[in-house]
Amino acid sequence: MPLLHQPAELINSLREQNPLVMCIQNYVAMDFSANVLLAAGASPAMVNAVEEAEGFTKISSALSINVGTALTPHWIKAMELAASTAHDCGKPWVLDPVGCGATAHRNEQCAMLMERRPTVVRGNASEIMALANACKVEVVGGGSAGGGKGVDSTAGSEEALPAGIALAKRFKCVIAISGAVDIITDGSTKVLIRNGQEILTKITAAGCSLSTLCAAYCAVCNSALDAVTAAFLHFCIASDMTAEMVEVKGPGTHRVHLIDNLYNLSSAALADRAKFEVHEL
Ligand SMILES: Nc1ncnc2c1ncn2[C@@H]1O[C@H](COP(=O)(O)OP(=O)(O)OP(=O)(O)O)[C@@H](O)[C@H]1O
Ligand SMILES: Cc1ncsc1CCO
Ligand SMILES: [Mg+2]
Repeated sequence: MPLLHQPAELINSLREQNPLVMCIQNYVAMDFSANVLLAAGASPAMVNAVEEAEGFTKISSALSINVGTALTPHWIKAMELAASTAHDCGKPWVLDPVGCGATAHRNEQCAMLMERRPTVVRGNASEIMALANACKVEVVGGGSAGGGKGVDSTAGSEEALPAGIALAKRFKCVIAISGAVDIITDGSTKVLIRNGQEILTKITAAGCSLSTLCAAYCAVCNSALDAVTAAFLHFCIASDMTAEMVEVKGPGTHRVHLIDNLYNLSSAALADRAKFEVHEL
């Protein structure tokens, strides 16, 4: 089954529509993810006041929520209110369950946010397995707690696929699991992405910014599976192009030139370099 919306068309839609993406982002990722969104073709706004959560969500085209740093009462209220507003207004929203599995508090808050029905969840393999556990979702052929080392994964994306499928079915959402091969599933289809560089795991907030890019693409495409596929390809192909540059010697220079390549990637180059497969489950 091919995708309904081609990633090469969606990158043009993103740049033409330049959607406003509201981000409740962790402190580490705020600057980088705002730059990723701007370079890719969206308009970011980093907002965290509970007093603005409802109003700002209403003027945005999509919302991205990341639980990475400040899981304190004020931030939690802002996340809950923004997520509920997005859901009630029919706007797409993305959850990044950073570090799910690390503490009981984090698990509880991630499970609470899942009840606000995200359109997409993007996490690493350990986070997705831990999220299934936190939500008490029955995982067919799985059952591992996920492991994880703080905010980093200790598992591969394939290991987390049963948890991803169970979450997608239970919450009727798209689950994106990043790793050496990225897996995106809505519970009945899986998309495998073979672009992207391992050095991204040495750049903090690479995954966090990818989650905000998923929100941006959801604003311009009503199929979340297709939107997230385009977001991953845009980000991972920009990383592939970055790795080929002679001036790039490690995570520091990769981080800087990644922004340039997100900006410069053409629709034709995206189509040419895309390595993805669509499988029915
Ligand atoms: N082993 C790997 N080989 C190649 N690319 C990888 C590998 N692991 C992750 N990636 C890529 O790195 C990017 C970030 O994914 P990662 O799994 O590191 O997210 P994360 O752990 O949530 O990151 P962070 O919490 O730092 O924001 C994705 O584009 C993914 O494709
Ligand atoms: C390092 C770190 N700590 C909390 S959030 C974050 C960014 C990567 O997830
Ligand atoms: Mg992460």
